[in-house]
Formats: sequence, C-alpha cells, structure tokens
Amino acid sequence: MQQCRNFHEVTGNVIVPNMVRGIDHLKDPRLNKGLAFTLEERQALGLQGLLATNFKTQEQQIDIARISVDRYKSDLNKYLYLVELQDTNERLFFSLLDQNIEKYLPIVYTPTVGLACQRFGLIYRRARGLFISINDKGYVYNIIRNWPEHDVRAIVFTDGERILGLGDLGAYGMGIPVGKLSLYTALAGIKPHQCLPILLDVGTDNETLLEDPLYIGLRHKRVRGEKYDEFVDEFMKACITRFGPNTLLQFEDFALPNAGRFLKKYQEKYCTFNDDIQGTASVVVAGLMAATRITKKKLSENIYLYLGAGSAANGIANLTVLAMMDEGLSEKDARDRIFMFDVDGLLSTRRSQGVPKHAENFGKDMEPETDFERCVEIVKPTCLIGCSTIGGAFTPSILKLMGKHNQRPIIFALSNPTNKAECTAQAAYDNTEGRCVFSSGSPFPPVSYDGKEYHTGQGNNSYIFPGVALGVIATSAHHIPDYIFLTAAKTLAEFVHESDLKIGRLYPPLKQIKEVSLSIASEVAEMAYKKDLATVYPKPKDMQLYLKSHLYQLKYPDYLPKFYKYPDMPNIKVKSFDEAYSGIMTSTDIHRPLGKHK
Ligand SMILES: NC(=O)C1=CN([C@@H]2O[C@H](COP(=O)(O)OP(=O)(O)OC[C@H]3O[C@@H](n4cnc5c(N)ncnc54)[C@H](OP(=O)(O)O)[C@@H]3O)[C@@H](O)[C@H]2O)C=CC1
Ligand SMILES: CC(=O)C(=O)O
Ligand SMILES: [Mg+2]
Repeated sequence: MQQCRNFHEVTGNVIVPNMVRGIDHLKDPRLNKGLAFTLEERQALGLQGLLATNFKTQEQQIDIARISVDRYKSDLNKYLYLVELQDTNERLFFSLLDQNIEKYLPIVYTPTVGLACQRFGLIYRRARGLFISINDKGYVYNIIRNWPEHDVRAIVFTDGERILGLGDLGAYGMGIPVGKLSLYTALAGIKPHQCLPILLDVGTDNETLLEDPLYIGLRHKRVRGEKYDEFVDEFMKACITRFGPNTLLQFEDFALPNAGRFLKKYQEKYCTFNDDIQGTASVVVAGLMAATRITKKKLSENIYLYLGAGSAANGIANLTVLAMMDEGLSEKDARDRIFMFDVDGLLSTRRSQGVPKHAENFGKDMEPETDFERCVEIVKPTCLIGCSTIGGAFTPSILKLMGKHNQRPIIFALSNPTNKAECTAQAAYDNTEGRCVFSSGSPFPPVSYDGKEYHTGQGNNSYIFPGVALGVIATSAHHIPDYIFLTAAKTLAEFVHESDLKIGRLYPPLKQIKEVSLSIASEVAEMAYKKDLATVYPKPKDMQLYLKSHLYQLKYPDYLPKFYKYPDMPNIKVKSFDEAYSGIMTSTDIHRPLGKHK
C-alpha cells in the first residue's frame, strides 16, 4: 500500500506528481474515484481505456450507489454491497453513508453488523484490519508492523468473546472493530487511514463455530489465564511501540471477566477506554439527563433497577453515581439508589452466591429474590435499564408494573442486536398507556399509540465514542479518565431539544450526529487541556476550527495541479437516476465522444 503514502503526501487538495498510475491507481480504494476522473486526470494517470468513456460526478455516483443498495431486499446483502464499496472506493462509501446516515447506520452497525458477524465465514472476502493470534505471542510487534499504514492513531480491538448480545463469536467478531471504525470516520470525520481494526484470536469456546467448516479462526478452546494475559499485555505494548505512546486503544466486546479488569489494569498506563463500559455509560447518562426534563425528577431522585449486572450495567451505574454526586448526593446515597439483577437474581449480600466482585458497589442487604417481576414490585424503580442480552425480558406485566408505579416510567432496553432488546419500543408504549420514556440500543421503527406517532431514540455508544476519539486524537491526549465520559454525556444531553422530547426521543436525530460528535470532541479537547492530558501545544485558539481542519474530506480530491484546466462535467439534461432505474435508459443518456471534452 505504498501508493497510499504517496496519496497522503498531498499539499492542499492537489497531489504531487509521483502519484501511482494506471490500474494500481484504480485498485486503491483511497485513490479511486470511479468515473469522476477528469479527462486530463485519465490522460496523466494512464487511466484511459481502463474506465468507461462516460463521466459521472461524485454526486451522481452516490445516487447510483444508493439505488444499488436499496435494490437489495436482505439487509445482509446491503451490508455486503457497502463493504465491497468501502473496499473499492472509500470516499464514495463514506459520502454515501454521510448523506444517508439514518438509512445505512443500521446496516453497517447494529443490528445488521451482528448478523454479518454470525455469517462472517461466508462473507469473508479480503482482510480489513489485522488478525493477531495467540500463536503470534512473542512476535506481536512484527505482525503489527505488517500493517502498511504508518500514521495509525486509533485501534479498535476485540477478542470476540462477547459480540453484542450474541456471545462468543471468536474470529467472526472482526465485523465489530471494522464497523466501529467506520463510524469513527462516518460520524466524527476521523481519517480512515488513521484507524486500525484488530481481532485477537485466542480460540473460541463456541462449539458450533469449532465445528463450522467455514470458521476462519483458531479451531480450539480459548486460551485463558496467564498466557492470555501476557498476550494482551504484549499486544498493548506492541501497539504503542509501533504507533506511538498516545495511540488510542479501544477495547470492544470483551467478556465480563476480562473487560473490567483490563480497564483497571490499563486505564492509567495507556490512552485507552472500554467502549462497552465507558462509552455506554456516557450515552445512557446523557439519556437519563434528557429524561429528567420529562419526568421533572433529578437523577438523584430516581430509583434504578438494572436487568444484567455486567460491563454495561456497571459502567452506567458508576457514571450515574458520579452524576448524582454532581447533584449533591453522597457516594453512598447515590449507590443506594441503584439495584441490579443478574442471572442469579437480585444482587443481595444475603444470597448464597454473594455479590460478584465486578458489581460489589451495588449489592444490597435485603432478602434475595430470583423473580425479576417480583423484584420490580419490591424495589419500585422509576427507571428500568436492560443490559442482559435477554430479548423480551421486560414482559408486558413488568412494563405494566412500571406504568402502575410511575407517572412517566423510564424504560431503557439497551441490549443488541434488535432481537436481544429487553422489549420493543411499541411494547413499552402499549403497556404503559403511552406514558413511558423509552430508548433502545438498536433502532426501532416509529411507534403508533393513541393516534400519535413516536420516534424513540437509540441509546447507543455510537453517539459517544466517535466524538471522544476525535477529541483525544486531535489533542494527542495520553489518558482518558472517567470524567471525560461525563463531559461527553453532558454535551450530548444539551443537544436534545423540546421537539425531540415531544416525539419520545431522548437523543438528537441521527442526521445531527456529526455535529454532536464535533461538539463532544471540542469539549473533550478543552477538558484534555484543562486537566493536562493533552500533548499538542500550543493549545489551539479556536477548538472547533482546529478540529474541523483535521477532518476527513469526503469530496474527491483533484489529482492534477491547479494550472491544469479542468473540463466541465457534461451537463446534458438526463433523467434522474431514480427515474432511470425505474424505467429503461433512453437516448437522453449521456453519450459523448471523448474529443468533445477537450
Ligand atoms: N446500547 C449500547 O450502546 C450497548 C449495549 N450493550 C448491550 O448490552 C448487553 C450486555 O452487554 P455487557 O454488559 O457488556 O455484557 P456482560 O456479559 O458483561 O453482562 C451481561 C449481564 O447480563 C446478565 N444476564 C445474563 N442472562 C441473564 C438472565 N437470564 N437474567 C438476568 N441477567 C442475565 C449477566 O449475568 P451473569 O454475569 O450472572 O451471567 C451479566 O450480568 C449486550 O446485549 C450488548 O449488546 C453493550 C454495550 C453498549
Ligand atoms: C453497542 C455496543 O458496543 C454493544 O452492543 O456491544
Ligand atoms: Mg460493544
């Protein structure tokens, strides 16, 4: 990929002359711009004959790509089309996403990315990112060195043990870091060449995968214990040796026994965060802050009951405690307002299993209870938060109880993908007489209730991690403390307008998400300077302007110096692409001999 380095040696928007030529230029997804190459570019780069003679602007190509994706009925096929596009024409992929974010986010991200991971053996075509296996232990740095890009600023990595709510998918989990990093670019404008997805392959305990002939990973049980820890340790060191000490390292979808302890172990040693713990905490606290405007109850006046007491639950609960302390509560009083329920029931200090260490802050000295509905009856929460991976666990009778005890019950069904959500948006409204304040991890279609339509929001960490990452990368921060996520939460909550709340949305609409990410990045960057985490000096005078100057440019670049005169794109009246697609192309289609463009 040496040619990509040349590409980055651009000055302004014009490429220096040592540009790769011919078919290699077209084969590089970073350089390719399809039929948008001008005649002069085609001549200068040796592309004539390698492209159809017609010209299509980037906008026209976006239209064609959109029509092509929408032709597919199955979401997995749409996903495949988009991945293929990313692999052949990166700018077209990101500009298509940019213009259709609400439509395609559920394809490149949850829920479809979950299905893609489950089918990864079938759809795997070419490597995107690095696969590093436990057999590479002792040589991890050498493997990382094989990655052709030098300017990597952010790595998202998983060992595939807890992929969304789908469990252990081993090497099939690679779809997640790939998807998350696509959002780095699509939602926060982080340059794609600065992003590296990595799958740490230590085996899988998923028996089905071990017997799956399509499986692409190591075909043995997970390596655990000391050897696994040493491997992860070596990996962390190798990343910063290769790309520098401030490389952002995002843990994603590690299983509960590893997620929290790695965060503790590395949080102050590396520029790292755990998205499932901290990113999720931030987006949910933002949603809770927005909810206070509906319920008229401060965070510290709520009672929280979690179904699930794992990474996400504890991350959210701990940040909620910080937010309640901000409102003046003591830490103990804040914790007392939070109840959790895991696979063994209510986290009661009196139960025979005791309270698991990862959730020890939230154990309660009360009678053990293993029936969740009874627990709702006893605790009488104002806010029910699902991060259990159990689809439909908030049954109609549980939702009705929430409606009985609260004027405006808060119901968050955060588990992903959609079929793991604790309840649907429609069920939440139907069973609370339309009074609930709802959000979910994966998107739901609009809800109809009592003649009104509600558009519930997506309580998903995708509102947070791209912006945080941009702020961290742009300031080259050396650590990411917890308060960064509280800052992000407050910034996000401020974006929620009364008009959003009125239609049942606790988050700004997705079409605003880039603006949100930029604001989060700006606040994170300010905080990074305030707390001496930043290492880029002098501090930029205008943070938003500084951040904007670093963003990925979606527009195709010009590959020839300015002194070349560009021909105009043919400006013939043709049918719109949508129109053309629905009928048959006629003679109004563009067809001009090359000579006319001179
Ligand atoms: N919306 C968002 O942005 C995010 C959503 N999530 C989603 O949240 C879910 C959980 O993620 P995470 O916390 O990381 O996973 P963990 O594995 O860390 O936690 C899962 C928790 O659910 C509990 N649980 C499992 N089965 C049951 C059951 N039948 N009854 C009660 N509790 C049960 C587990 O209990 P035990 O430990 O005892 O087995 C554990 O406490 C996933 O679906 C994930 O996709 C995660 C991150 C972000
Ligand atoms: C959204 C996310 O990070 C998860 O479900 O794991
Ligand atoms: Mg995750």
